[in-house]
Amino acid sequence: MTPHIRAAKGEIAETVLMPGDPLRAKWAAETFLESPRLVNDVRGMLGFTGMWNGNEVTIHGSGMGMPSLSIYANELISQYGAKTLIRIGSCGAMQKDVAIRDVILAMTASTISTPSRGILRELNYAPCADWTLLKAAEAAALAKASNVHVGGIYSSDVFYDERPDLTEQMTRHGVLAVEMEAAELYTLAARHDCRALAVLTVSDHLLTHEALPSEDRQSSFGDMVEIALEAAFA
Ligand SMILES: O=P(O)(O)O[C@H]1O[C@H](CO)[C@@H](O)[C@H]1O
Ligand SMILES: O=c1cc[nH]c(=O)[nH]1
Repeated sequence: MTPHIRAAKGEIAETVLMPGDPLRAKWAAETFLESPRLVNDVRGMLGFTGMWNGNEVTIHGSGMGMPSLSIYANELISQYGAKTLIRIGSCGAMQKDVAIRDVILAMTASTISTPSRGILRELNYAPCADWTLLKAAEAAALAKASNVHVGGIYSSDVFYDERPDLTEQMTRHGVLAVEMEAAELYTLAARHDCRALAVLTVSDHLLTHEALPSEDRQSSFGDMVEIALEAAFA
């Protein structure tokens, strides 16, 4: 047990999928895992462990934003021995050729600030995905004919951003989308010799202002879950 996870040792798998939304964790576990069992509900943050194709998997919410993800990822890695952590999240597109429901595999995650800033200080560290996971996820996405984009994303501390000038510069520099957790996940994984990847589905578009309803963000992103599972065990 940790302050935020009530699972006993051995109840968390080495492979953990992490959606921001705890109800997406429940939906994904009930939809894709065999015999999913609840292993955490402290503070309403749900975690389930079950089997996928003979492999043990945990699907555990991260909450929204890097400080929240950092708590769960740190505890999953250092107290439960998680080795492969794949974020399955929604994101807002920043490029014209990226559409709603497209899948994005985040090769890198730019950021202004993360919970690791205090350690990294003046270093403009470049958080990046694990190459083996990224390669396998791309192959899985292409086999599904998912409309997939591989490239850089932006991990923001705020959902309601008031820096249109910064968004403009990111669009200009090819950043595909914005979300709120990947940069810290990649940084923690590097620090602890783990593998990490963010597989994202576009839920809204910063240029066209299209947006999916909240129910779709909770439980309609099946391709991204399957891509993450296939990549984890490729
Ligand atoms: O859909 P999830 O995984 O929560 O991810 C995105 O959605 C939340 C904001 O609505 C942030 O957590 C952002 O990263
Ligand atoms: O962080 C996020 C997630 C989805 N859409 C956004 O615009 N931002």
